[in-house]
Amino acid sequence: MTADVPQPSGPPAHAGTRALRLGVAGPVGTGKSSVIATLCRELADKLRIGVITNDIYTDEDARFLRSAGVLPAERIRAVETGACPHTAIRDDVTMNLIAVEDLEADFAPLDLVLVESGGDNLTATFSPALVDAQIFVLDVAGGGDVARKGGPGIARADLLIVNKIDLGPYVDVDVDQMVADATAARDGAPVLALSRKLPDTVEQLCAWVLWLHEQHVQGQHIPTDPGPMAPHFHAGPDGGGYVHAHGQDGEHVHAHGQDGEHEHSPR
Ligand SMILES: Nc1nc2c(ncn2[C@@H]2O[C@H](COP(=O)(O)OP(=O)(O)OP(=O)(O)O)[C@@H](O)[C@H]2O)c(=O)[nH]1
Repeated sequence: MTADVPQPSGPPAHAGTRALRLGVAGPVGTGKSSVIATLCRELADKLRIGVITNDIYTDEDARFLRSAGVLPAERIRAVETGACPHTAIRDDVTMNLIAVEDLEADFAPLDLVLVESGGDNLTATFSPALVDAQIFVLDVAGGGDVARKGGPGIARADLLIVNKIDLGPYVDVDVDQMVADATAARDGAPVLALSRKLPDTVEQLCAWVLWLHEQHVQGQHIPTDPGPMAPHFHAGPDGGGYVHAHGQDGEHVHAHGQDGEHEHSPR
């Protein structure tokens, strides 16, 4: 006889009791900080917002946001990951989780905490242990074919942004085609064509975040994991390196040239 194993059902236990944690990921320079600055500016009178930024060695993104004056400076905190950015948002989220919880405790109650990933490759995603939902940001200047290339963030983030659409004509990218390709890659999940210079697109971004926040408050948003990133190569200081793969449950495998493989279990 097998024992009845209780299955999780209904909304997450924290629904409505803490801030919505929303991750913003995407390749370098696609406009993650700008999206966050826009949200802080536009939603200032509707939501109490805090921001955590991630950079490898600096607090540059936090300084950019503070200088933009979109939030009281003390509500913007930097995590210096000291390693590849995806490690701190996916494999071991401890530094970020502590930063988010401290921020929420210091400025309680907050409605929304935005977590910006360091700029990374096309496949970096947040762990659902850190954020409730995630936005993945591409930009038209990165090339019209990027949306077709897929990957967990492009395919399954809660929202995919095709950013800087004002630049389409200057970089010979057909924005409508890029959005159509992105939509096809996402099985119906939302895609937003955005430019901070086009107010109607900014309004759509804000409307989506407000809708998500309402879902969170009502306990109707169930966080989903877009899935692990693809195996990738880490260069070592001596010119060597290793291949690094992330499993569905957080375990990861390093394959070192001479030494064979070893596995790390989830913490
Ligand atoms: N034309 C145009 N430029 C934009 C837009 N959004 C952002 N940019 C510019 O794109 C550049 C990169 O923007 P950031 O917001 O710093 O990008 P990021 O993804 O945070 O960059 P990293 O943190 O370095 O990965 C900056 O020069 C922005 O001014 C937009 O909608 N249109």
